[in-house]
Amino acid sequence: MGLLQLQDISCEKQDRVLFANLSLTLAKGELLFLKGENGAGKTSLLRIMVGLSKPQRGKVYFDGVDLTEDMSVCEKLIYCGHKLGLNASLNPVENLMFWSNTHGHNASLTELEDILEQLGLFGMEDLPLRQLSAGQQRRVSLAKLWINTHAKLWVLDEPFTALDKQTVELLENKLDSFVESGGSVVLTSHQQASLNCKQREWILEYLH
Ligand SMILES: Nc1ncnc2c1ncn2[C@@H]1O[C@H](COP(=O)(O)OP(=O)(O)OP(=O)(O)O)[C@@H](O)[C@H]1O
Repeated sequence: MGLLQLQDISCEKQDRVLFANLSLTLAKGELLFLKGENGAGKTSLLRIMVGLSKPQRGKVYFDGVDLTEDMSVCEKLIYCGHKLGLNASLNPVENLMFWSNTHGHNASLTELEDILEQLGLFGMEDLPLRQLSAGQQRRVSLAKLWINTHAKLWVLDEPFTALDKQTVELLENKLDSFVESGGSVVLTSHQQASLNCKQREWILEYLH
C-alpha cells in the first residue's frame, strides 16, 4: 500500500460529476503533479485527500488509516490550500505560531523568525497580514513547509500563485529536497515547475 491511496472515489458538485471511480496511489518519496482545466475538480480532489471533504463514494487511506473514519492521522500531513488560511489581523509570527501550536509542532520564536528571514520577510514580523502584498502573504502560508514538523505528505493547491521568480525557485528546491528525503507531495499548478525530484503528472479531465 502507498502512503496515500484513493480507492474508487467519486465526487459530485451541484449535480455535476467531477470524477467517478477514481483510484490512485502515491508512494513515499514521490511527487504527483495534478493538472486540469479550471473547474475540473482539482481543489475538490485535494480536499478529499486531506480529509476536509468526504467523497460520495470510495475510500481514502493515508498512512494505512481510513481518513473517512479517523482524521487524527492528518497530523502527519501539511495542507496549503488555494486560500491562504491565515488571519489577516495577526502578524506573520503570530499566524505561524498559532498554526504550529494547534498542529502540535510547537515551533520556537527563533525558528519562526529564522524561517521568515529565509523567505525574505525580515522586518515584516510585526505587520498584520493585511498589510503584506499577495506574494508576501503566500510566503507566510508556505513557511509552514519550513517548520520542523516531521510531516510525511504535503498537499499544495496552487502554491506558486503570486510568487516572484526567486521565491518560486526557493520553493522548487524545497520540494526537491523534501521528496529526495522520502517525503511525498501532491501539487496543483497552472504554471510549469522546474523540479528534479521523482515526479508523475496526472491530468484530471473535465467531465461535462
Ligand atoms: N463548495 C462548493 N459548492 C458547490 N460547487 C462547488 C463547490 N466547490 C467547488 N464547486 C464546483 O466544483 C467544480 C470544481 O471546482 P474545483 O475548485 O475543484 O476546480 P479546480 O480544478 O480546482 O479549478 P481551478 O483550476 O479553477 O482552481 C466547479 O465547477 C465548482 O463550481
